[in-house]
Amino acid sequence: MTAATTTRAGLALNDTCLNFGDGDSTVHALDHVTLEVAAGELVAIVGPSGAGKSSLLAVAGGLTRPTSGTVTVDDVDLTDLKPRELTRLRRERIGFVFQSGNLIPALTARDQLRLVEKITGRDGRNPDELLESVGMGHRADRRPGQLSGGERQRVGIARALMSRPSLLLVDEPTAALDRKRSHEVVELLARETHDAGVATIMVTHDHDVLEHCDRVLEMVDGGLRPHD
Ligand SMILES: Nc1ncnc2c1ncn2[C@@H]1O[C@H](COP(=O)(O)OP(=O)(O)OP(=O)(O)O)[C@@H](O)[C@H]1O
Repeated sequence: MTAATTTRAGLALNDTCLNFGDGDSTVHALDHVTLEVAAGELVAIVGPSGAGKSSLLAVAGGLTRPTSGTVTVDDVDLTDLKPRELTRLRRERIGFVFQSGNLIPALTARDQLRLVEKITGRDGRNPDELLESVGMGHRADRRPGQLSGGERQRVGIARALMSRPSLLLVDEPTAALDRKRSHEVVELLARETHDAGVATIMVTHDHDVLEHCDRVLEMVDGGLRPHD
């Protein structure tokens, strides 16, 4: 399963449901969600607390199995895979970026990226070139504690792109950033999404940065609809 032998078809959820609980107390975290995100497209998801945004990321990333429906990444249905196959697909094809960057405190920026190379054992991108492309070439030898919030987020994005993923799932990347840095980080995400041909979903409460996205959807009560 390598990028060279598969087409980059992006992400598709088809009539996907995720329920918690039983009977009267059932919560429909995802309620018949159908969504396609093409390779090279940045889609933002907005919506109130509890609407199902984190559930969508968890199901799209193969971290949570949906109750029904399908989830395909590059035309591979995650719901058909055995746990080991799913773990492998996640490692090779899916990148995650979290609020705080989630970096390992003891490692320099360069080593955070090298670690991905070691774990995946496949021919990913060059760590130094990638750090350069996210504007962090001059900070490659610094540890997370010596970086600003925006810089940490850039390293987190670079790390997620190391394995040339087909799908990038981004949770509130600007939550800890000021306005200027928020714009810079989402502009970077948009550029990398387009240049690397990755399908990207970004969950955000920050309406300021939506202008950089190709499409904006709103999640309400587990369902998706276009955002006005
Ligand atoms: N493990 C769980 N068990 C039971 N209910 C859950 C579980 N995880 C989420 N839920 C419920 O599913 C619904 C969707 O939650 P989710 O975390 O996806 O919302 P969200 O839009 O990400 O919210 P926020 O913006 O506050 O992070 C909520 O009603 C939540 O209470």
